[in-house]
Parts: sequence; C-alpha cells; structure tokens
Amino acid sequence: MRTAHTVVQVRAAEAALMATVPDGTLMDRAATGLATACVDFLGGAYGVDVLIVAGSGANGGDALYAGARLARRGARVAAILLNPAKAHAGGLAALRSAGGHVVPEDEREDAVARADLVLDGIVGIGGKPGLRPEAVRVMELVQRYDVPVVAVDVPSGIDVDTGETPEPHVRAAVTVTFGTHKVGLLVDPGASAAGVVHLVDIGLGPYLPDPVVESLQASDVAALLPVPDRTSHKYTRGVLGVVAGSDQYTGAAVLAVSGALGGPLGMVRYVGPDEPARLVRARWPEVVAGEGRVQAWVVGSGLGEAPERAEDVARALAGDVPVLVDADGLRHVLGRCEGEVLLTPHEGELARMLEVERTDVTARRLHYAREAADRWNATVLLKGATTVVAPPSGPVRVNSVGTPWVATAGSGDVLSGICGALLAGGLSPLDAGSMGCFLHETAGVLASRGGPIVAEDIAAALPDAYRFVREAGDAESA
Ligand SMILES: NC(=O)C1=CN([C@@H]2O[C@H](COP(=O)(O)OP(=O)(O)OC[C@H]3O[C@@H](n4cnc5c(N)ncnc54)[C@H](OP(=O)(O)O)[C@@H]3O)[C@@H](O)[C@H]2O)[C@@H](O)CC1
Ligand SMILES: [K+]
Repeated sequence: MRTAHTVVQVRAAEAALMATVPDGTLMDRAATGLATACVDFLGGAYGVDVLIVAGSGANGGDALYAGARLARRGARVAAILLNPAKAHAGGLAALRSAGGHVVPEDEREDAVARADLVLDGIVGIGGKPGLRPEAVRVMELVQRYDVPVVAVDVPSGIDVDTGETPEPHVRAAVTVTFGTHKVGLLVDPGASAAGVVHLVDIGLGPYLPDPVVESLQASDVAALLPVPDRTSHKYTRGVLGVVAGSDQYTGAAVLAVSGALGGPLGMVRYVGPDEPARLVRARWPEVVAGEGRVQAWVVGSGLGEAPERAEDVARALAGDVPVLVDADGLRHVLGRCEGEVLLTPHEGELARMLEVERTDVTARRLHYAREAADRWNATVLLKGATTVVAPPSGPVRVNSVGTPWVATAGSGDVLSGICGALLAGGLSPLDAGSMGCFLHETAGVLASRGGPIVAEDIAAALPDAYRFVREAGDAESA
C-alpha cells in the first residue's frame, strides 16, 4: 500500500524522529537517496551536467547536498540560487567543496542549455502553491531546452496537501520524495506533474499517524480478492443484479454485464427492457433475466431519462443490499443514502450533482469527491486518470496504475460491472471501488499493450487481470 500524509503530519513525525538522531541525519538520508535516484535516472554520474535550482529552504538544501554527492562521483554540478542571501549554507558549502559552483545571473541560460538534468529544489513542503517570477523565468528556460527535471520531495508550486495546481508549477519526470508520499503526489493534477514517484525511506515510518490517502498495490488487491474454495457455489460466491441499458442504449447493458462476469461472482441477474435483455442473453446465456434475490445491485448506466427507471434506482437504494449507482442513475440519488452505497460519477456528472462547474471538479478532485461522499453519505468513486475513491469517513483511496487507452466509450459501464461484482462478493464500497478500478485499469493495460482498445477488450481481459494481480501479489509478498 502506498500511503500519503499531510504536511502537518509529516512535520510532527519529522520532529519526533529528529529528537532521536544527531543533527543533519535526516537531510543526509534524503540527499543520499536523492543522489542515488539521479544516478539511476541518468544511468551514471561521471561526465554529466547537473543543474540545481535552489530556493531558500531545506528543500534547496537537499538538492545542494545531493549535488555535492553527484560532483564527487564525477558529475559537473552547478547551482542557480534563487535567493543567494538565504541559500542553505551547509548545502552550499558542501557543493562548493565537492567542486560544484554557483551560476552567475547572466550565465543562467547557458547553464540550462548545457544541463542533462535539472534538480528542482525550489520549494518543498514549506512552500505555498505557485512559483515566484524568478523561478518561473528559470523553469521556462528548462522547458524551452527540454531538460528533464527531478523534483526534490514535490514538484515545486503544487498544493502539497491537495494535488491542486492553481498557479505555475514545475513538471517533473521523476519526483524523489522523503519519508512518506505527499497527498499532491498521488492526486491529479499534482500527480501528473510529479512524473514517476520514488520514495526514500528516512526512518519516519514509526512516527507517522494513519494516512489521509492510500493507493492500493497489486499485493493489497491480491490479499483482498475473493477466491472460491471447494465449498463455494454460485449463491455463496455472490449474485449481482444489473439494472442498466434501455432500448436506446442497449450497449450499456451488455457492457455492464460483461464487466460483472469478469469479476469474482457466482451469477448475474439482468433486469431491464426486452431488447437489451435479449441482447444480453444472446451474448451471455449464463445470465438470468428478471428480478430475484441478489447480494448487490448495479444501477444506472444507459438507463436514459424515462421516469420509471427512477423507480428502479429508488427501489435498489431502499433495499438491504449494497448498491452501485452509475451514470444516468446518479440523477435519481436524491437524499442522503443509507446502507452501503457506491456512487461512480465522472467529472461532468459530479459537477452536475454538486452544482459546480466541471472545470472546478477537474481542478479540485479530492475536495469535491470528499464533499460528495459527505453530502450523500456514500462512497464516491470519481473517475479520471487517477481515480479517487472517497468514503464518507477515513482515508481516501486513489488509483495510480493504468493506461490512458481505457478512456473509451463504454469503459465506465465495464467498470460499474466489475465493481458491482466485488460488492456482490462481499467487499465494502471502498474496497470494491478501489479494487475494481485497479482490475479495470490492469485489464486495460493487458488488453492495450500500447495500442487502441474498446470497452469489450477491457472486459475480456478482466480474468487475465485477476490472474496477473494474484501472481504479482504472490511475487511482491514472496
Ligand atoms: N520533513 C522531513 O522529514 C524532511 C524534510 N526535508 C526537506 O525539507 C523540506 C522542507 O523544508 P523547509 O521547511 O525549509 O521548506 P521549503 O519548502 O524548503 O521552503 C520554504 C521556504 O521557501 C519560501 N517559499 C515559500 N513558498 C514559496 C514559493 N511558492 N516559491 C518560492 N519560495 C517559496 C519561503 O521562504 P522565503 O523565501 O519567503 O523566506 C519558505 O520559508 C522538505 O520538502 C524536504 O525537501 C529533508 O531535508 C529531510 C527530512
Ligand atoms: K521541489
């Protein structure tokens, strides 16, 4: 499990740990890990040009100490000091004594043009969102010369606790973060600005409280996946009722059912109009049409706007089994929910539910997912490149695996099916949503292998994703 903490939590843990170790130990651990990550990224240190962009805090200090280590391994290291009078004194002295130098103001462009790598030590967890004009000017040069950036702790300028990027910020190829992940490294748009995130253990673990954000890894999903045993039969494995599709949107029915059948359940019941029911059964003879006892419901995709479908949604929500509500069904979730409910809007649907602009939701994904979870007393899965799954209370889960190729028509219907199957298998809305998303994205990766796919391909690859996750889980825990 990847876990992320807030700046306040990190500061408290850092203070507790610092009281037990000699001065400078943590920065030394951070700089060592940072220098190693740079060497890995560059494939070596000897003869490469590394340019540090250092602000006035300890973040710049980390970069300068790492620069000293790289210089000792044969790199040519130079530093742009954004505020020379307040540059980290120890780090600067270390860099100089290892042979590094400070770039004069009129030579900055040449230094950027020459660099193989830029170390972003402008600001870390002590910073406010945004970059000051001088930092913007330097980072514009970095962008113009297309120099890859390794961000120190966080890409400077993002809102560390939310992942929001209301102001100019750094875009990194790699972010080397210390002690624990920061929320903004896991939640978009900050997560996209961070690139590949590498965590350096500096000993903070025992002092950290429960995280505010978590991200499941294959071994976590594998540990939670229901697997049948010799005593299992179709009813103990779970029956899912699917209320999806209409005469107008028949495909939604077929795709939601195909997603469900790729999950760990015993049977699917399809409830809907004759035409989608006929198509579902032609495609999947194992599906039973019509009402009956179920362990969970998926309602919503492709229902259209017919008023009688509102009753289907209301009936499912009034029942005593978990319910996933997707797409059109979300219009009919009126008051606070009771029981176990998973709502799966995309940004446009969530914006409509909360009566805000879609661009607001895109900019503040964590904020609005949490707000909706609180307002409807339900777990809210906000779809997107990094899906956010917010329960009414407790840590939010985000998904960091996947491929942009899954952004294709009907993909959300398949997602509702697999998440519903997991609900029917007895998992909580939080686990079902976050694991369903992981399996769906993994299926997308396996089906796509870098090329275009359609929603049916994702559904067809779900059993492979299941096997892949179990094998990866075994390997991770071995
Ligand atoms: N936590 C840990 O366990 C460990 C933490 N470590 C490291 O320490 C880092 C935190 O260091 P920190 O506290 O010195 O703050 P940091 O982010 O460097 O700078 C804050 C200063 O920058 C300024 N400033 C503010 N906003 C700005 C902006 N938008 N743009 C530009 N400048 C801005 C403002 O100063 P001002 O210029 O206003 O005087 C403010 O005071 C952390 O991220 C990690 O790298 C590791 O060494 C080891 C263990
Ligand atoms: K930084």
